[in-house]
Amino acid sequence: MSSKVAVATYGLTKQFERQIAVSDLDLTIQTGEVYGLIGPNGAGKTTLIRMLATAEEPTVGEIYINGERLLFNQPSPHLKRLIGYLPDDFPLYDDLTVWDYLEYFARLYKLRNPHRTRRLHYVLDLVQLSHKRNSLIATLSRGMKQRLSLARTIIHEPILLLLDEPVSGLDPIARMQFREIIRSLQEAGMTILISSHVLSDLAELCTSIGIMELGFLVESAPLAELYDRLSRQQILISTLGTLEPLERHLKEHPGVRHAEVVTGQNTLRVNFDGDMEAAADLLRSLIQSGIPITGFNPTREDLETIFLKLGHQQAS
Ligand SMILES: Nc1ncnc2c1ncn2[C@@H]1O[C@H](COP(=O)(O)OP(=O)(O)OP(=O)(O)O)[C@@H](O)[C@H]1O
Repeated sequence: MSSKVAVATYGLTKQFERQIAVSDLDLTIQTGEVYGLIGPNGAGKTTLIRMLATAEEPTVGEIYINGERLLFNQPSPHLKRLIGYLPDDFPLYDDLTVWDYLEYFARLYKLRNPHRTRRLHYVLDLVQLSHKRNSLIATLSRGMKQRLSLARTIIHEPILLLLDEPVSGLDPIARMQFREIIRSLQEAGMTILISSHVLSDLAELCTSIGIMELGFLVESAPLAELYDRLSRQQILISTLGTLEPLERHLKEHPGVRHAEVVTGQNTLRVNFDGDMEAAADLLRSLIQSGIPITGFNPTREDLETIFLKLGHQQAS
């Protein structure tokens, strides 16, 4: 197996009594990737992540971390140490200070001083909580608590991070701060698996996306490939006055598939087959025909639209 593969599973299956939560799942995550896992409630994301984190034993199947088989019938502390796992419901201890909380976990991982103190300063700086190190956890905002949980998850310098819905319940600013930290961790060389219902968060962060449904991994591909394969080009075209001349002109243009009015605006959303050069040709022809164009904005369909187009249920 290539050493560039951080996570590989073969035929991974988890059955709870009569419920198959994860079904015959083959997953590959390359080292250094931010892999986003999308899927509706009950798709099996948490169960998959828990198996990778060694918190749940598979019914059948194999898991490899960094090329080494994860065995559940024998302790493998060196493999477990490579993994940082942030569950979706990890409790914090409200009556500890931020520093004492992190130090407690650093001691559990047997980090010794002076390295331990240096590591605490480093992770606190990374999650932007240095100024809160003497505060009680009870006094932190939700976003700060989530960043503290992340600090606890990386205190032992793992190389693989498993984050189960880390941004759920956070406001947009807290989500953005969290995303920035994930980016820094990726730049530092970590491989990160992150599950979320917030598709736009994943689109901004991830290098690859996996879609789970009813326990199956129904799609797994680099984000750029998904966009190339499934995202159509759209152009928002605005005009002065009435839309009719614009609509007439577009109907005769070979690259235009469909045009719809953007409610309340003098704008059409146009589905367009063609590259940027073809889009430039369209703009040129519109201007040459004398239509007073005030806006011409080529975009691509976003991750949410792709997800729905694949026929999958909407993530909540
Ligand atoms: N300990 C368990 N015992 C029995 N069934 C379970 C257990 N854990 C999970 N399941 C079932 O397995 C299926 C997958 O659950 P899982 O929590 O992995 O999905 P999920 O994609 O993480 O969902 P959500 O987005 O709601 O967190 C569900 O039908 C769930 O009820």
